[in-house]
Amino acid sequence: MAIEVFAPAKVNLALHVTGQRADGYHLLDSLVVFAGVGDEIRASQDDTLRLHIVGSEAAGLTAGDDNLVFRAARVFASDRGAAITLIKDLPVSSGIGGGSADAAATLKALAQLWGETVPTREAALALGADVPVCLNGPSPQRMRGIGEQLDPFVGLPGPLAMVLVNPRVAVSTPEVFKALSRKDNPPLEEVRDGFGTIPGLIAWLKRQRNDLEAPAIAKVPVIGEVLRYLTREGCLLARMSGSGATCFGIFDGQDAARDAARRLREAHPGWWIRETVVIT
Ligand SMILES: C[C@](O)(CO)[C@H](O)COP(=O)(O)OP(=O)(O)OC[C@H]1O[C@@H](n2ccc(N)nc2=O)[C@H](O)[C@@H]1O
Ligand SMILES: Nc1ncnc2c1ncn2[C@@H]1O[C@H](COP(=O)(O)OP(=O)(O)OP(=O)(O)O)[C@@H](O)[C@H]1O
Repeated sequence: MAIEVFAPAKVNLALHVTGQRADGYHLLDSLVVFAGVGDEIRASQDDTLRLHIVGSEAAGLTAGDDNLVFRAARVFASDRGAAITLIKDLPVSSGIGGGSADAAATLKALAQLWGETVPTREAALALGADVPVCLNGPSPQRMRGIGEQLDPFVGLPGPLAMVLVNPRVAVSTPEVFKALSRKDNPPLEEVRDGFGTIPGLIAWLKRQRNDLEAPAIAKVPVIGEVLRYLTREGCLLARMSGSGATCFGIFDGQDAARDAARRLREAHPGWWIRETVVIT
């Protein structure tokens, strides 16, 4: 029997870079949520470990030894096998944590398949800074440290209708961090009595930032164009996720999101565009 685990897209609703460690990694303060769109991992018993990649974005990566699915499988230090299928819908190197989501989903799927405990947060962090938050998901989380310090972010109002747009330019995460001029930005503003309503959340989000947005736009100017398109479509908030290039727009309801996504697809048939609802 195959184990199926959804690997939802990670979205940084706000991402503040608050410092830098001696080893070069950056300290973050981020509100992370997960979307209703993503990849999927299917795992079943087999003699050897095998990976097959299908789906709309399968052409973006190979099933080589360095695939995060294999790297996650090796965390178990097991000689058991599994036939794994990765259904890839998230563009590679796009700021919505596709590889991290796949790694976390593989850890969960193989733990279930092999009857083992899910590996620790430390083991997940060794696979990538975004893997612990994906392993803890899909509920909203405040992520600090370099990605290992996680707290539940309760009281996020919903349903939050969102459009995700990637202009099909891969962005290198280390290069964007390197281009960031100021590394000691203020943390997220503390939330005192919850947000109450979606307008309350939007007002708070507008006072927060993605500190990686400006350096990413400087390297990949089309990100600015994506944000302008989303804004022109009347979203409540448009912002880049992670190190880009994917941007999100939060819309006033699912109908508005669907209409905006349709018009964006007409204007830019080559872009990756998904309408979704945030998992709360
Ligand atoms: C920017 C975010 O997407 C926000 O959620 C993540 O922090 C990135 O997480 P990720 O892609 O899993 O990152 P990793 O694969 O661990 O690291 C890629 C590279 O990004 C940089 N990096 C990443 C995370 C972090 N907190 N500080 C960093 O400086 C480092 O140069 C690192 O070599
Ligand atoms: N299963 C996988 N899916 C996506 N990328 C993978 C996978 N395995 C390895 N990689 C490699 O990981 C790197 C980052 O890919 P990913 O799609 O996770 O980036 P991202 O969306 O920018 O992530 P983040 O938002 O966490 O920075 C790429 O160089 C890619 O080749």
